[in-house]
This record gives sequence, structure tokens and C-alpha cells, in this order.
Amino acid sequence: MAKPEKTRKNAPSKATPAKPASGKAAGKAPAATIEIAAVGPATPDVLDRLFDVVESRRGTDPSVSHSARLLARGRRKIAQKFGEEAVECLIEAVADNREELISESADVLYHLIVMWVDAGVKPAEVWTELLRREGTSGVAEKAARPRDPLA
Ligand SMILES: N=c1c2ncn([C@@H]3O[C@H](COP(=O)(O)OP(=O)(O)OP(=O)(O)O)[C@@H](O)[C@H]3O)c2ncn1[C@@H]1O[C@H](COP(=O)(O)O)[C@@H](O)[C@H]1O
Repeated sequence: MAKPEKTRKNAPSKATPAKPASGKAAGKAPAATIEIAAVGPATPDVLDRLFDVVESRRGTDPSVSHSARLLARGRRKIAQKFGEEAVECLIEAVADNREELISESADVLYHLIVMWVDAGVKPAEVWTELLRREGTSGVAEKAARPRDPLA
């Protein structure tokens, strides 16, 4: 049976695009900040805040918190949900559905954060790993790996 549409799907986006760059910034990639009406700027800080909220839900009433419900169901269920959301995300990417890709991406990030909470991984540990990789081309990193003689 087809699953009912998720409540968050196709919800009207509060995001409005940042103003076009001008002057020195023109031509550069857009900054990782967008203005959200009545909420404020959306930056990667939102992921840290989301982590704190999800972590605070651990052990609370699953009837009022989806995070509490997922955490109570355990690692396998959490991993399964993350996998499902990742597949839904890639389907929208392949279909070139931009708005749905944004919505599914948010689902993926939320479920990834639930997985971090369950596994005891802190966002700062992931940010540190990303910073460590910053500036190293993936091509160069792959070329520097020890070669597998059986490959
Ligand atoms: N970002 C999210 C978020 N994204 C998706 N979802 C929920 O994830 C659920 C996914 O629905 P599915 O039908 O795929 O999953 P399911 O209900 O587990 O179904 P089954 O697969 O078990 O049958 C929906 O209920 C969505 O609303 C989220 N729930 C919560 N958040 C954030 O987490 C915060 C805390 O939420 P609560 O823990 O619910 O208080 C919220 O304030 C939000 O910021």
C-alpha cells in the first residue's frame, strides 16, 4: 500500500534566495547563508542546533517526539530510515526535481543526525574531519592511497 505523503513534503519553503552578489563577490559561489523570513539566517549552525534537540529527545515520550521514537527503535531501524531517505534523495536528484531534492536532503540530514546521536558521534567530530580534508583534492587523495596489489 502506498505510504501517505509525509507531512514535511512539499511544505511551502520559508527560504528566500540571498540577494545577488555584487562588486567583489560577484561571480563567486553563493555564501552558505540564506535569509529565512521570520527565522533568521540559515547556516550550518542549524545542524548543531538540530543535533542538540535530537539528543535532548533521547528517552523522552515517543508519542510526542519522532526522534525519541526512532532512538527507542534502535540502530537498525535508524540505519534503515537513513538508507530510505538517501534513496528518496537520489531519486529526486536523478529526476532533476530541484525542490524535492532540497526537501529530501533535509530528511537525509535529519536522519543522519539521529544516527550520530544513537552512535555517540558529535557534529564537531564530523566538522573536524571535513576541515582536515579541506583543500585536498579527491583526485590527489586517491592517488596517494597505497595500491592494492590484487586490484
Ligand atoms: N528535521 C526533522 C525531520 N525531518 C523529517 N522528520 C520526520 O520523519 C518522519 C519520516 O516519516 P516516515 O513515514 O518516513 O517514517 P516513519 O513515520 O518512521 O514510518 P515507518 O518507516 O516507521 O513506517 C516524519 O514524521 C517527519 O516529520 C523530522 N522530524 C523532526 N525533525 C527535526 O527534529 C526536531 C525534533 O523533532 P521531534 O523529535 O519530533 O520533537 C524538530 O523540531 C525538527 O527540527
